[in-house]
Amino acid sequence: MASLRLGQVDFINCLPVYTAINQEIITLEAEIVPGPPAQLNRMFLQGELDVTPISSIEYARHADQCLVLPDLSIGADGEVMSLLLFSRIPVTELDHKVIALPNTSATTIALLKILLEHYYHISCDFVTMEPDLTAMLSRAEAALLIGDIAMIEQLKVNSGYYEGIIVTDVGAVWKEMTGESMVYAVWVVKKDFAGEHPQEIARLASALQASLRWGREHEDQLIALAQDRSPWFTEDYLRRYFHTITHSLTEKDIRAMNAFFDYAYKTGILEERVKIEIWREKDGR
Ligand SMILES: C=C(O[C@@H]1C=C(C(=O)O)C=C[C@H]1O)C(=O)O
Repeated sequence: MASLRLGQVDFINCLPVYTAINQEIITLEAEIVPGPPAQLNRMFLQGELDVTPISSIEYARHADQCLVLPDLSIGADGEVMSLLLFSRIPVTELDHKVIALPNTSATTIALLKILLEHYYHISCDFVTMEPDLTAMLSRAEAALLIGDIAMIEQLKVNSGYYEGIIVTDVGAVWKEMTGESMVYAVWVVKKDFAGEHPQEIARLASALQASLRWGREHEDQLIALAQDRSPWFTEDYLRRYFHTITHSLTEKDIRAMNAFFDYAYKTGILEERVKIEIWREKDGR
């Protein structure tokens, strides 16, 4: 077959998973396609990617067609540092106000809506925009950001670059409400594709694991790569981030994902309950 098309979230949260593959320390015959989550979601669902990290809420909407690769996710147990709501007033005072949502996200938008309803008990209006804090806050009382830009804007707020902006970490609020960790993205393959290309998927799954093992052992190199992306990223801050963001998919993470899907169902974000199915090497044999 032609080389496998593999998505990569183009945020530093994926550096631990992809750096060894991208630097050819781990060999993998694949075309790597970087992009923001919403674009990867769209490309995968349209058949333009064979395997990709997909926003977990988008996986839930298409779970019947997909298998989740084992032992891999983008998650956090509470504070996540890169999924942030920026507001001019406390979140509790946002009732009937407008929140700007980034066109790059899916899971975090669903999570925010769940928290507004079930934790804050408020009802807001939404506008979807490019992830640009100044433009968003010129049209709305609050703005959600994900990924590197969320982190950079948080660091700017901390440095006094903006005045009067409150930053709320949505992962921390979810943990406070449910006691659970959170899985924001999982790596998926279509069932049909996995059935037709079992060896390729086995090779890819083990290359991703080997690459992640390398990443975990080479934090300094990940930090150096992340620092190339923004002068706002200090070494200490990045070290804290790489200890905050998780890439596991344990039983506990799956329970957390089910809790998130249950809330999404109760909130009307999902139309059906979800049965999570994990790809296993034996499935492909
Ligand atoms: C932790 C993050 O998790 C992510 C959030 C996603 C979403 O909101 O749909 C999807 C993939 C991840 O990149 C982040 O973007 O910083």
